Amino acid sequence: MAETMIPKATAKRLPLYYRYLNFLANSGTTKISSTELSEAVKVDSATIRRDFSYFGALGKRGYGYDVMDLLKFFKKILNQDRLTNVALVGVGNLGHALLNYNFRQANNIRISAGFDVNPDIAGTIQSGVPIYPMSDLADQLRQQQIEIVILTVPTDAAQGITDDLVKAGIKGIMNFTPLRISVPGYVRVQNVDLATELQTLIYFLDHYGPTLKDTDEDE
Ligand SMILES: NC(=O)c1ccc[n+]([C@@H]2O[C@H](COP(=O)([O-])OP(=O)(O)OC[C@H]3O[C@@H](n4cnc5c(N)ncnc54)[C@H](O)[C@@H]3O)[C@@H](O)[C@H]2O)c1
Repeated sequence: MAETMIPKATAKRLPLYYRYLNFLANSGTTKISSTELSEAVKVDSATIRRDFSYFGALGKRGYGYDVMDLLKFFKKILNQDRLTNVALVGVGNLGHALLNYNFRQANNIRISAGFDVNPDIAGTIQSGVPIYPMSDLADQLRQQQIEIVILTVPTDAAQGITDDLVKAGIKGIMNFTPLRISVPGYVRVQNVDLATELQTLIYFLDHYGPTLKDTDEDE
């Protein structure tokens, strides 16, 4: 079946819904209205209804949403019904912090391998994750069937490593470096930049004050 193309802003909210639905299911809640969901996740109910509408009718008017149905649905959509192994390249300050965090809240994603050029780090285990030398990159990615890499290397090394990752068959890169890396069209890049996020926050506070919600709604 063809996948529905959903807006990026909707895609970004899916993990938020999923996390809250998990919480509800664990606390024994079986039903929730869009208003209650809206208050809990701080997304207005019209946006929630529109987000959900991309996936067909998931709730009945006047009845609300069945928590287990929604949870099952989002689990599948977000691939949370299987474990996703990701790799991390560049085990420095930021890399260590990410290894240490290792997505504990999202129990179906885990960094299962790290890579670094530094011989003092390669061959060690950091926060329970084995760190390999760069010469093992392609082999390990293939053996562990890893398709997603987190890139936390210095800027000048970013493009060269990206090219190696593409050759090794990687499909997605979460790029923490400030460089806008070039990849072929079949590889997806998600850039993460805390400075930009902070600047955006400051901009919205300066221009609209603290109460505006859903600023990325129509991205
Ligand atoms: N996106 C953000 O918000 C954000 C925040 C902080 C840092 N950063 C960026 O993240 C990157 C890492 O920052 P950091 O503070 O952890 O740096 P760092 O110097 O502490 O760590 C970099 C690591 O990469 C390794 N490395 C260097 N060249 C390599 C190569 N060719 N192959 C493999 N590994 C290599 C080094 O040995 C080191 O362990 C930088 O590009 C930095 O600008 C981004």
